[in-house]
Amino acid sequence: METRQADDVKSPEAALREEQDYVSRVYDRLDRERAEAERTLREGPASTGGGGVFQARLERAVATDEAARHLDRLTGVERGLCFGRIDHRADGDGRGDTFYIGRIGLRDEHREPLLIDWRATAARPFYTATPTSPGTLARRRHLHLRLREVVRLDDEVFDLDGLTAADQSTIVGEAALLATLRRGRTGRMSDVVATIQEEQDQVIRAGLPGVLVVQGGPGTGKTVAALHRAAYLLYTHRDVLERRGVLVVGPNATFLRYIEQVLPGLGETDVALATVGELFPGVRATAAESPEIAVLKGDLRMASLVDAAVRDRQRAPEEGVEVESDGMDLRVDPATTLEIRDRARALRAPHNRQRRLFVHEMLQALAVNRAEQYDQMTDEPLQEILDSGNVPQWLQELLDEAEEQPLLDGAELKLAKEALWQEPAVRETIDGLWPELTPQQLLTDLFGDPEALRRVGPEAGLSPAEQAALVRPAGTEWTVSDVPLLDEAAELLGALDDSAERARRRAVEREREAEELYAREVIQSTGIEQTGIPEIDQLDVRELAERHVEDALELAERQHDDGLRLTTAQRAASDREWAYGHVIVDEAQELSEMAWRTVMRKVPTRSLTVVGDIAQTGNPAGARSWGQMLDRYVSGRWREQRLMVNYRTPAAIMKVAADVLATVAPDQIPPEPVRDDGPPPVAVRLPAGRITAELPDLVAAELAEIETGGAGEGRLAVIASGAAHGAVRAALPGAEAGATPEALDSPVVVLTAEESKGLEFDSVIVVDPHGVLAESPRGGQDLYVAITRATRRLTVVHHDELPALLSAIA
Ligand SMILES: Nc1ncnc2c1ncn2[C@@H]1O[C@H](COP(=O)(O)OP(=O)(O)OP(=O)(O)O)[C@@H](O)[C@H]1O
Repeated sequence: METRQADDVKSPEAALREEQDYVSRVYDRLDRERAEAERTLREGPASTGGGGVFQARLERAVATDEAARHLDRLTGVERGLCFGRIDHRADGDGRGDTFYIGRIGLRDEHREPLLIDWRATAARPFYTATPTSPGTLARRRHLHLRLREVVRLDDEVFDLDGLTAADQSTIVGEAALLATLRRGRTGRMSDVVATIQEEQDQVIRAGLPGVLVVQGGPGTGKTVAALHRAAYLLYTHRDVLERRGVLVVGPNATFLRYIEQVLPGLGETDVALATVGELFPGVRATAAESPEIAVLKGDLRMASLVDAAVRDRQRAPEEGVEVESDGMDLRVDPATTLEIRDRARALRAPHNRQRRLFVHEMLQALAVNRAEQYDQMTDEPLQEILDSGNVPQWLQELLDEAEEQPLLDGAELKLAKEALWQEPAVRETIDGLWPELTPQQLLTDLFGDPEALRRVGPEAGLSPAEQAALVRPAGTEWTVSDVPLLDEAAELLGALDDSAERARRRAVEREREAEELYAREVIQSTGIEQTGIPEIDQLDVRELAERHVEDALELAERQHDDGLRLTTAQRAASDREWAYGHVIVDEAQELSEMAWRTVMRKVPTRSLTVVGDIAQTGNPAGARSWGQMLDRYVSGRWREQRLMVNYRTPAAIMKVAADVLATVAPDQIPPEPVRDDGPPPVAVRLPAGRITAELPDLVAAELAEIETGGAGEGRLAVIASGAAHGAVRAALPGAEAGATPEALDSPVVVLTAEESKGLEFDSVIVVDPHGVLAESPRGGQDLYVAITRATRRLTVVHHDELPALLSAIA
């Protein structure tokens, strides 16, 4: 913290120099902290000198992990480390507090704050002060850095008199926000930590519990605010969230790549990012279904269908069970078969666990049947004696005694069951009645078998046409719509027996934690780490402590060897049942009802940020309202915050977008653009067959415009209807096409409206607006999305009349 003096008047250059000195100090500090973290990683933590040999060894492993995380954090914040300064009003004696705001907090060698973390309470006025309610701020200053050099300052003065004469003389710059917005696009989202606006600040700092819906039109900063919220929540609730993790769900892999740099730049490296297609570990679905099937598979009736499909695999044949074993036909009668199945079903456990009971009881019934049959065979000569009526006394007594004994005692039964289980025919029969199933197997079998769909479909309320529509050959690639069904199936089926491996790993982890804790407690309670001198009466305790420390270290090493020392995000991503501390869903309007079930399972505490725009819903199975998706889980307990300002699209383009919005979602208010720069949008009419010939020149001209338009860098997207896609791709062979990882790095990319969701480009060329409109399942959302991707220039290429809702372009 600085305290300003009423110093001499300074020139703007002097102000720049002064800020440079300060910023250099901040970077020096960062370098020192990095060096320290690197040293800890290399050599282990510095000795505390307390003679705690056990403690030191134990803590080495923990400290090394912590140092690696810390180093990641320090590396991520290099760019624009310090971006702001706030000057509180000078009080009576001419002094006022100054704070420098940055991506992380740093203290100088005397532990005095050098840089305030943007998420700290002391940084809040930087984001909330406005000319009408500046609070105690006299000035907010933005520092623009190129690498480590301060190149420009932007001031907003709230109270000129609150500044010292020297500070008054150094007021400089243009509004930082507009300068940031005019920058060319790089293909990657940047953080906006230096220019967060008040309405966004409220989203970012809203409390952790409950469901917060952030509804806003295109370009209102929903995504960027949600990512800053993730960083803020991790900072404010680090104890809970670092352990449980934060998950960000986005619409596709390209989008996740587009945003992946934002959080590391804010000092957070351990957040899991996933698409809906990746929410089931082991499957990475990217393929989409036809709109009709997407609607059907997104429908809640699918939960009933999966449930019915699981129950369909738990059979009790009407004729009972018969299996050949050792030349003998073993039988379980229909009533017993039904009883065994129902008893297994009544167990409150998933299918694969219920199966254990089913297998045991079925083996038992077969074993008893075998014993009965043996009994009968050995009874045949006896029967003759009995039939003769001439039964000696001793035999009668033996028979009476045997009557009271079970056929097999416990040990015999166990052996008999084990022997039966080793027989392939028995195993096959039982597997056929109640198989052990993976979710993949269940769904592959179901969708590959029209007869099975006809059997279970009616239970889920599916019409014959819907049942038939779901049929597909085994081996078909998993689609994004399948993933919630796989998750649903996993819930009902439970883990296979390889879950033992996972359980072992969890147990190792728990054991290690318990050992660590115990060793620590012993060491602390005996005080041996202070003295380091083994005294006779402490010997037992010391040995005890030593043993536990050894155990803890051994476990830690084993864990390391097993690759268990993963980050929270990595561990969470590989565990389907992981319960996250907070989940952020972006482009949340696209999630189907079934996808919401999957998401909600991942966050049992219902601590969510739901970000989206109902007017942009492209998925026909997506949301028509937030209540439709959320009330089922948090009825009436979700709160909505609206973002109303568009930071992306200039006013002239938004005027066109507003017309489209009025048609597709008349109840939605278009966001207010802050940008008023850039040329008006243009319509180019080309005969249908001329696209291939003309488009390359058009693209080249646009590229030249955005490159010379001041920003240096720039990206262009051609967003085409499905019908025109082939021709456009053929016309632009050098461009990347589709939502691929390379798409973001290419100066020109060809996309569908769906693929462009969430992204932005300096220049957008929409080809075949009629086609885009016709293909949009909800009539125009896709066109609205396409138009609002532009940050500077919009061109619409059409071959017949321009659609009426784009008439503002003419
Ligand atoms: N406070 C801000 N300062 C600077 N730039 C901002 C700010 N808020 C948003 N932006 C910029 O505006 C653009 C749009 O933001 P973002 O992608 O988060 O919007 P969105 O609401 O998610 O849009 P869409 O619904 O179209 O996906 C981004 O380039 C973002 O960096």
